[in-house]
Amino acid sequence: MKKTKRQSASKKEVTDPFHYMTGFGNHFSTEALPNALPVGQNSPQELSYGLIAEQLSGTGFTAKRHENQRSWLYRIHPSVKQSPYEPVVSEIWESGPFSDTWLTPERLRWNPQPPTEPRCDFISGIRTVAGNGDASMRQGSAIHLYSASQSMEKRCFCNADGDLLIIPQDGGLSIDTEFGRLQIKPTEIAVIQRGIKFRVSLLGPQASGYLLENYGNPFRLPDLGPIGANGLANPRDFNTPVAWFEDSNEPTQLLTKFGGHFFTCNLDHSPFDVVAWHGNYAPYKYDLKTFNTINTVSFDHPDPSIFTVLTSPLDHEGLANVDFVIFPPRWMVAENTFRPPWFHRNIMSEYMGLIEGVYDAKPDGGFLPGGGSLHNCMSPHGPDGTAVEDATKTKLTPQKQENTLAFMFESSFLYKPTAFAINGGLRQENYTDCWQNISPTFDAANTGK
Ligand SMILES: O=C(O)Cc1cc(O)ccc1O
Ligand SMILES: [Fe+2]
Repeated sequence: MKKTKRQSASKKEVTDPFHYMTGFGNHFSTEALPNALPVGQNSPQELSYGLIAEQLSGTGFTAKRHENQRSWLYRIHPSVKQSPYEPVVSEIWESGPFSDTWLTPERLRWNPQPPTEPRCDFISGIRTVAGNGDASMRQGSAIHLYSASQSMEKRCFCNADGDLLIIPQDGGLSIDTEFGRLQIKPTEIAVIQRGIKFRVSLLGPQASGYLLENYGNPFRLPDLGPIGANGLANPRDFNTPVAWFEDSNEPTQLLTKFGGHFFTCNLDHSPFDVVAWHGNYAPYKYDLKTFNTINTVSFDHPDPSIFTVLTSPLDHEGLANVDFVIFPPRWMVAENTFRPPWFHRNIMSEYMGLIEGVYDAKPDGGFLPGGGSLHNCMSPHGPDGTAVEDATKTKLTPQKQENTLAFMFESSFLYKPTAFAINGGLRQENYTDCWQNISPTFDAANTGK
């Protein structure tokens, strides 16, 4: 049988030791011991193996049926068994409301992070770049970078403020959660929802990448409109871990972020003691290589909404709290077209990152894997001088845009950069020079074709 690209993408999964259930937003049922799940009800008087039932609600009880998200966890120890919360002072990971101090319409770009400082784990190595909204009001999002050289040991984390979208750029992560274990490598992403306890181990000596913290409505797949029933990120390519548990009395520290503040408490057992669970509120992973990219086969460059992987919608239809959009490898076949992203000014604010390769709007070498850029509401941006030069002259044969994987967080709200973003040493002060060599080609005597 002829081997297709799609087959080799799924073959890659064989290197991932964990087991997953496929589908987006499914009502899953999974048990690590036979018959651990109660049958026909959620909370019988007695559960098999002496387990304890606990509900985790990701939406309000009365949310519309198609939006309602909750899971039932059957665990060894109830989550209530923890010491009192103690506040922790941490200036590192910032949350909304963000200060106006550094707010600017200026176009900003950053170099990749230098190699990780020693002794940083996934949580202690998080640095906030920008954000909007308010964690305590469940609106907006925060953009962070992570960089770790150590696995989380004897401690785990729980974020009451939002869902975490993890985008590895360098190195793989193994993530243990209350719902099971998942592994992600660059080109894959994971979503760990609000309230889910997790700990991250590194698959190599170090790992770094991007983190989008979504305070708002949960991520969902975008509507497909006239595209039809298939395309973009297909539900069956999402993977949710099967139940897995540790029965351990090893003391564990639980760090919680709540309303932008950090609190710690102690457990006399492993928090990963869920023997079985069922429901539709559960972490998942997705390989961006399985994205079914749709592009023009005639002319003009489509709006980037065609590349939306996940959206956190606002309650007003058509507007996003934040969208997660990718620019994957794809065929460029448009005729009589300036093929790279066009010059534009957008009401939405755009943060971009690069997972691998070169981004077609920025071939001049300034936008690097692991780097980032911010083009806030209405700030003019677009292809750099090199892209303009190449794209206006190139012969328009069909070309495969390879060696590229950029992404964008696009929000209805202004992104406020942090002091770290502005003064932390990564910002490229000469970023806007990339457009200054674009000379006018206007000629009043040139009437075109
Ligand atoms: O590079 C950007 O600014 C992102 C972007 C890409 C694209 O293909 C069209 C519009 C757009 O904002
Ligand atoms: Fe843009």
